Amino acid sequence: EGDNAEPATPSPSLYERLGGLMPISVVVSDFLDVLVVDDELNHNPAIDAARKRVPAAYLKYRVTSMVCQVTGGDCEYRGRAMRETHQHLNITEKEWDRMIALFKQVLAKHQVPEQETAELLDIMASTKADIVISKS
Ligand code: HEM
Repeated sequence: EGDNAEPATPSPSLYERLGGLMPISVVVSDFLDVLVVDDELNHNPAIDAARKRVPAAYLKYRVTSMVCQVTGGDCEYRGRAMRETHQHLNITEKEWDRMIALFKQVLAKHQVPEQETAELLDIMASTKADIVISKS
């Protein structure tokens, strides 16, 4: 064993550092509550039509199970892929930026620390290429 050996115990998962499923589900719920009524996003007719058709409670369940899974929690995301579920929405870069701004506000409101906020934003960013399709 040299100086570069892996530590015997892995650092707590992001899931654990966020406090587990209870706070994660509350943050996701608050985020979806501000997202689905946002005038700037609903100005896009495809987004507006989809949010009228798809219940917020369903999206909260899907997004919570996804965040739980990718942060290391004991959940399995069983929803559809991000490209498949977002390509018809014609989401622009500007709409993406708006969504990120709202997400940051919700994380700040819940006092999610800087490190955990950065990790959640990295996870979000990893989905961007599948979600932002429109060039205008
Ligand atoms: C501007 C950004 C986004 C907008 C406006 C948006 C909006 C929507 C809408 C309207 C739906 C329902 C689509 C339909 O069934 O017709 C949906 C589904 C979904 N979105 Fe997003 N979304 C955005 C970004 C994201 C991101 C970044 C994630 C996760 C990292 C995400 C996770 C999901 C999931 C898990 C579903 C459900 C998939 C399924 O039904 O199986 N979304 N989104």
